[in-house]
Amino acid sequence: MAKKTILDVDVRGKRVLVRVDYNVPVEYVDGDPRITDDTRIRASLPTIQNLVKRGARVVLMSHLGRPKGNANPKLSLRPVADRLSYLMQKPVAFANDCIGPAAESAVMSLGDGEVLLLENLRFHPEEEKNDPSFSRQLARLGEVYVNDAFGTAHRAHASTEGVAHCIGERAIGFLMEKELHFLGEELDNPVRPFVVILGGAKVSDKIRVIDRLLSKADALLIGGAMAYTFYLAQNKPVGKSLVEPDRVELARDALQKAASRGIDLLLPVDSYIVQEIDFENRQTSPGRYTKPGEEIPEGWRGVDIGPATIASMRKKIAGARTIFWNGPMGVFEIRGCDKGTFAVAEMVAENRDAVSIVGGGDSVKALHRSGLADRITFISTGGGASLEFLEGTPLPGVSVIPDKSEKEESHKAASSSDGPTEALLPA
Ligand SMILES: Nc1ncnc2c1ncn2[C@@H]1O[C@H](COP(=O)(O)OP(=O)(O)O)[C@@H](O)[C@H]1O
Ligand SMILES: O=C(OP(=O)(O)O)[C@H](O)COP(=O)(O)O
Repeated sequence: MAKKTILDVDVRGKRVLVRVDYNVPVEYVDGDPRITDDTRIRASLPTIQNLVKRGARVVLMSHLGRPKGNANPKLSLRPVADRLSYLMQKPVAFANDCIGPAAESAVMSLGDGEVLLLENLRFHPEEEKNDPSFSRQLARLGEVYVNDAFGTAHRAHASTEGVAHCIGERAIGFLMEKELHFLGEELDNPVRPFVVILGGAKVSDKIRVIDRLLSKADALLIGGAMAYTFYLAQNKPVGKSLVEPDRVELARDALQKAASRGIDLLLPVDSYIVQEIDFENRQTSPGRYTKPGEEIPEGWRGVDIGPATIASMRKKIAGARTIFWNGPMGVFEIRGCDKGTFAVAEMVAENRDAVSIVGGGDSVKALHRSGLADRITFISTGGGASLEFLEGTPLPGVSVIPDKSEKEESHKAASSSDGPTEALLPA
């Protein structure tokens, strides 16, 4: 059932409290903050611009990093307010706290169509504890609650879950709507052939996703370290490759399911292998070569898929009409071990007839590095959230938003034993 969106709510002149995910990488160089990837800020623009155009007073809130309940100046959201202001070409006010007098007076000075960003929610330990009294303090800042933070929707925190119980009018934003559409509807009822490409480091993180996708996909292409746990499940030698011996049974299960359902499950037919890899200094030993066949020799480790594997994946990817890709095909951070990942990025981008969806922090990073991101139909802004959603786990930040058909709940907090939320007076 579709969730209520901001278009279903009258926002003119109202204080609209929007949870966004501005958990972006910030580096400090000579004391100056630099946002090295502003994808998540850009992704929030359609919602904010729509609210601004419709005369809402937009109050944005987010976390940044994991400050563990303490105020940490290096994790301040102030640089994000500056970047947002630059992207929107309009002033964005900033409040030094997300609750209390600083936040409340900043909110009260907002005019229609103006935007304010609150300081990092996680400077307060109550945020991650989903503390009801903290939620009520946040709720004082808005008459409408909007959740557009897909990347954090798998967390039941005060700003993603608790606060929603204290505000009558609730909706999702455009980013959340898009994420749910592509990762939900498009993958639930894919145009066929539906090809899933999975890689990355751990089977354990993704086994439930594999399981779910096995009931939908026509072909499953597996690369990355994950492939070698599947090798183990077939009793193939893996050398020193990264494997999870305690997940071999799960991999064996997945292989059996694929076979019984007639799903093509492709494992690497050759690998790029090295003797040693130094992750810290991003280099490999001089001993390295492409090893044909489905086995890794003793003392060597598979770090990328080889050219024959790329060729067999090419055929599948070119014929697909829906593609989902999660997880790099190799250690793409190190030159020489990145060919498989970039080849897959290119193949997915080249297929303009397919709906292509990419999720997962590292795969998205690789895609941006390849310069092909704008040729992908949809790139998810969620890592953990996209995996949980694909597993079929309900996301707390989505569950709290009513369906389009549901009547607005009356102020739940008014009947709460903790007492009502005292709303701020309109300006
Ligand atoms: N063969 C391999 N051996 C070791 N690490 C690998 C291998 N293939 C991929 N990786 C690593 O997997 C990591 C990404 O995995 P993961 O977190 O599952 O991806 P995503 O963030 O896209 O979901 C990368 O750091 C990459 O270096
Ligand atoms: O970046 C995030 O998650 P992700 O790295 O899994 O995409 C979200 O902002 C959630 O952050 P958290 O994992 O600290 O709760």
